[in-house]
Amino acid sequence: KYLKTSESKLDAIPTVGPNGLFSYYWGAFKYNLRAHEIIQEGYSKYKGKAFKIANWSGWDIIVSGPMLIEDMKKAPDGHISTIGAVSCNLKVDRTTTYQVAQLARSLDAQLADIRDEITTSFVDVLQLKGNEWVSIPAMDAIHQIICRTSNRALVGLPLCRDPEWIALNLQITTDVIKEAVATHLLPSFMAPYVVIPFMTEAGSLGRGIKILRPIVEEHQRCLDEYGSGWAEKPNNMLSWIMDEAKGEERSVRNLAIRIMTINFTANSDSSMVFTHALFYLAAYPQYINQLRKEVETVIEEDGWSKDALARMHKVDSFLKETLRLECIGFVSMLRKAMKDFTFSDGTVVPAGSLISIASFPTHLDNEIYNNPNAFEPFRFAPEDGEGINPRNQMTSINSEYLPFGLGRHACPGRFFISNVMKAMLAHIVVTYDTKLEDKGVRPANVTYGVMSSPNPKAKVVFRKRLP
Ligand code: HEM
Repeated sequence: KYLKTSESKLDAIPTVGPNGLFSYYWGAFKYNLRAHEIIQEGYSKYKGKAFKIANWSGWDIIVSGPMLIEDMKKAPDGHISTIGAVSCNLKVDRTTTYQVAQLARSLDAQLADIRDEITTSFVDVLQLKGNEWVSIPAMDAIHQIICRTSNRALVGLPLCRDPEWIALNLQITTDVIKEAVATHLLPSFMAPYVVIPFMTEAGSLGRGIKILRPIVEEHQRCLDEYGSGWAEKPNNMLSWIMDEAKGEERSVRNLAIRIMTINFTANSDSSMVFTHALFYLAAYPQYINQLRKEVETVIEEDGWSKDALARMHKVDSFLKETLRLECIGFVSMLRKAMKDFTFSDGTVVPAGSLISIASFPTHLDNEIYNNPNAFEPFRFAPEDGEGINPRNQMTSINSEYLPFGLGRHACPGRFFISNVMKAMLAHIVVTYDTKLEDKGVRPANVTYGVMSSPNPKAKVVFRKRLP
C-alpha cells in the first residue's frame, strides 16, 4: 500500500527520459552518461517546477526556481536531510561545520602564514628554472598547493610540508572521488562490492593516526602543563579543536578522523575550482594585464592583508565567474526526504526520495545572466564600481548563484577558501606567465554522472615573469 501511494505521488511529477518498467534502467544508464543534457532538458521544460529522472537507486527529483529553492532552504533537517552528500566514508557533523567557519574568523591572524605557504609551495611544486617555459600537470600541481596551504591553517608547520601527510590527504580525495564515481555510475546493489572503505585503522585512518600521534601527544602535554594559553601555542585548527575537545573527542583516533574529514572537504572542490580558474587564465591571456594592474596597485597600498584581498574585485569576479560556469556538480543541495515533503506549489515528494536543485542550468539561464555561456571574467566587477557591492562577491549566494549551496548547510568554508583562492590567483598573475599546452584550447571537462571535473591530465605551461 505504501509503495502504491508513493508511486502515485511520483507519477504526479513529470519525467524526463524513459518511464517504463524496463526502459527505466536504460534511462538510468543514459542519465549517467549524459547527465548535463538531460538535466538541462528538464530545466527547459519544467523551469520553476519539479521533474524526475531515472537513476540506479531510484528517481532523482530535481527542482528549480526561487520558490522551490526557498522551500528546500527553509526545510528542517529532520524533514529533508543532507545524508551522504560528502561520502559514505566521511561524514561532516555540526561541530566540523562550526570549526570550519572559525577558519575565516581567524584569517587575519593566519594570512601571513597562508601567503608564505602559497609562495613556497608554488616554488616547490612548479620547480621552474631561470625563465624557461615548463609544462605542469595542472590539477596535480594545484591539488598539492591547495592541500599544503589549507594544512598550514589546519595543522601548521612542519606537518603541512610533511610529504607523507600531504600524500595521505591527496590520496583520500582520490579515494572519495573513486567511491563517488562507483556509487553514481553503478547500480546500487553493485556499489558495496566496489566501494572499499578506506577510513579504517588498516587503511588511511591508521596512517593518519600514526602521523598525528606525536603532535597531538606533545600538544596535550603542554595543555596539561601550562593550561590553554601558553606563549608558543600554535594558532591552527587542530589546536582549537583540542582546546574544546572533551572525553573521547581527545583521542588521537577521533582527532585524526576530524582533521582528515576537514582536509577532504577543504581540498577536493577547491582544487577542481582553482584548476578551472587556471585553465581560464591560460586560455584567455587578454585579461591578465587588468588582473596584474589591480593586484599590483592594491598590494602597493595595503600589502598582502585581508583588506587588500577584499579590494581585489577583478580577482574575485574572475573566480566567481569560474564558479558560475564550472559547477563541480550539475545539481546542488542534494537531500533525502525523511518524510513526505510538500513544496509550496503543491508537489509532494515521497519519503525516501533524493531531491536536488538544478544549479548548473540556473547559472546558464539567459533570463538571469546576459550571454550566459560566455566566460566574462569581470561580469561581477564592472568598471562603474558596482563590484564594490558586497552582493557581487563570490561568497554572496542566492537562488541564482548556487556553487556553495544555500541555507543552513551552505558551504561554511567559502569565506576561508575565497581568500585563499584570491591570494593564489593574485600570486600567479604577478609572479608567472601562463599558457595552455594544446594550441591554447581550454581542455574539455571530464564528467561522471552528475559530477564534472577539470581535465585531470591537461597541462598548463608556466614561466617566471620577466621583470
Ligand atoms: C571552491 C571550493 C568549494 C566549493 C565549490 C564548495 C561547495 C560546497 C557545497 C556545494 C556544499 C553543500 C551545500 C549544501 O548541500 O547545501 C558544501 C558543504 C560544505 N563545505 Fe564546501 N565548498 C568548497 C570549499 C570548502 C572548504 C575549503 C571547506 C573547509 C575548509 C569546506 C567545508 C564544507 C563543509 C564542512 C560543508 C558541509 C556543510 C553542512 O553540511 O552543513 N568547503 N561545500
